[in-house]
Amino acid sequence: MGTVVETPVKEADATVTVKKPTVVFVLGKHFVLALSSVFVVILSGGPGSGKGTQCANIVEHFGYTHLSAGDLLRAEIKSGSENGTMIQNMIKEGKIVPSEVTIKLLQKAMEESGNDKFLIDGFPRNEENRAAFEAVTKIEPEFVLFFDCSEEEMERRILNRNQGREDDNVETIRKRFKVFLESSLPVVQYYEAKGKVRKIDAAKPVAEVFDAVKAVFTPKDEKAAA
Ligand SMILES: Nc1ncnc2c1ncn2[C@@H]1O[C@H](COP(=O)(O)OP(=O)(O)O)[C@@H](O)[C@H]1O
Ligand SMILES: Nc1ccn([C@@H]2O[C@H](COP(=O)(O)OP(=O)(O)O)[C@@H](O)[C@H]2O)c(=O)n1
Repeated sequence: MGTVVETPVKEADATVTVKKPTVVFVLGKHFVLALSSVFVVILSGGPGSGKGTQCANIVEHFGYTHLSAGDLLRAEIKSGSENGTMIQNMIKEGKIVPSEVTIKLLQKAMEESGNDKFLIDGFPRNEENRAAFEAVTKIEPEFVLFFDCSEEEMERRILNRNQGREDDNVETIRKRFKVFLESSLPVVQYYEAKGKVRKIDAAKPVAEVFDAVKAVFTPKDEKAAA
């Protein structure tokens, strides 16, 4: 479903036209254009490692749109969608929802945002998520921010989170840790092999974690000038 758009490009004094391939894919009844040209950063890390907390800081400082796969799935349950019960059962068990469902929600949110810079938080969660997302959207993340934190600290944080989440109980937390180790870490290793992982010590206080995050997002020339 590829198409070609003609994009005028100013080169020296002459205006030339280049043919630029643009990916078009169908999402429900909508046509989604050129998602392959967006700038995507992935946030990975265990449950409770502080991804959502730091996303709020990054959005405020760097103008990204935050897309939390978990939040999108929870909103889908609330909306009364036909997939709602299936999603709810998977989340209660700490299991990973089929990629097709999550990718549609991410695509829709990207399209509706009007932005071209995205923080994708909590996705891809397994190899199926990663491969399906890349196949459908043709998006390669610029880099992956990996939040490194001990299970002990993550469990403590989740049990204090108080957001009324059905999966924030000891039994489900343990299942989520297991899924993280077995399914999500291999995705981080995949990106590591491509030199795309930026590891952050997420066990530190929020402000210190954000200092480390900022250093990753700040261009090298700005760091040198500071
Ligand atoms: N660096 C930190 N130190 C202590 N508590 C934190 C830190 N970062 C986040 N938290 C708290 O821990 C809980 C989990 O953080 P959250 O951002 O929801 O994690 P995640 O999105 O990775 O599941 C929240 O209650 C949050 O306020
Ligand atoms: N890509 C994703 C992300 C989340 N989820 C589901 O949503 C749950 C909560 O994810 P989340 O990212 O909001 O939770 P935390 O890891 O931030 O605590 C996961 O345990 C999965 O059941 C999923 O199925 N697929």
